[in-house]
Amino acid sequence: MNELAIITKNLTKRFDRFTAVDKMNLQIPKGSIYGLLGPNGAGKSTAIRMLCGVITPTEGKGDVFGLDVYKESEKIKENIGYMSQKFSLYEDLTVMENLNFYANIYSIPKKIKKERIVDIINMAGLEGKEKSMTKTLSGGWKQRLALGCCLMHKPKLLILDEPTAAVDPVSRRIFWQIIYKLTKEGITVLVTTHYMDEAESCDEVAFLFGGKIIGRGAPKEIIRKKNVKNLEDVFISYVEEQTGEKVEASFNKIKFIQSDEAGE
Ligand SMILES: Nc1ncnc2c1ncn2[C@@H]1O[C@H](COP(=O)(O)OP(=O)(O)OP(=O)(O)O)[C@@H](O)[C@H]1O
Repeated sequence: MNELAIITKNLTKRFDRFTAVDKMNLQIPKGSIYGLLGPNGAGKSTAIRMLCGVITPTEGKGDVFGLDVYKESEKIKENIGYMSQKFSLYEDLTVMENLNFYANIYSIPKKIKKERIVDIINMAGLEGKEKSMTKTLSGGWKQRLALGCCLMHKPKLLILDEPTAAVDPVSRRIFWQIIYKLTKEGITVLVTTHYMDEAESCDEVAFLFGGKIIGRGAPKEIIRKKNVKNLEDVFISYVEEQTGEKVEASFNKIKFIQSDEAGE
């Protein structure tokens, strides 16, 4: 795992005078699961959009599988499978019809299309569901179908933007087992999540706060180093270090405690 899939150096995005991502440095090894964590508005989606070639950075460098985010964004897109919590599925089509639709979108050649769809059905555990109407599927099945659709073109990088927000715990576990299997086959996964158990499944995480990376590392290692219980506590500790203020524990809504409240 020493080859790098993504390298950024001081990658920055400003919207007018507002800096959404500030000098972001990343080195993401091929075949790893990398988590970008942070509260709402921290800059996660902006960072991902720059890496996908959807928006142009303001400054800094970005390289995805050796492709430059400024000059080769179209080629980068061909190498990416993107899945968000809002699954882009056609509810009035069956599972098979959705898979066929995506195979056509990605221009999978006719002679390998059938085989490719069978592979996806096996990978995502969708056997027996082929004729089901998508709208009748539970959140977990829809999620696996959406995953299958975004892997149709065999991307090298899978981006999961809060993938399991609408899914029950058992389905989340099955989903993550599939993701592990994919990384064993060499795919690199970049994930944003608010779920700490999910974040602890990453090989490495980076915490974004106010557009800046304020801490990073392998989850077990940083929990041990900070001598705390979980990644939420690690995050709070980083925010307190950064701001010099006491924080009330919440990953999604950072609330600073007034100094008199904090007993200082
Ligand atoms: N096109 C834009 N124009 C102006 N400001 C923007 C634009 N896109 C994002 N921002 C701002 O940049 C900041 C970071 O937004 P971003 O969506 O990247 O955060 P996030 O960490 O993904 O949050 P969430 O978890 O809510 O999706 C926010 O303050 C947002 O309002």
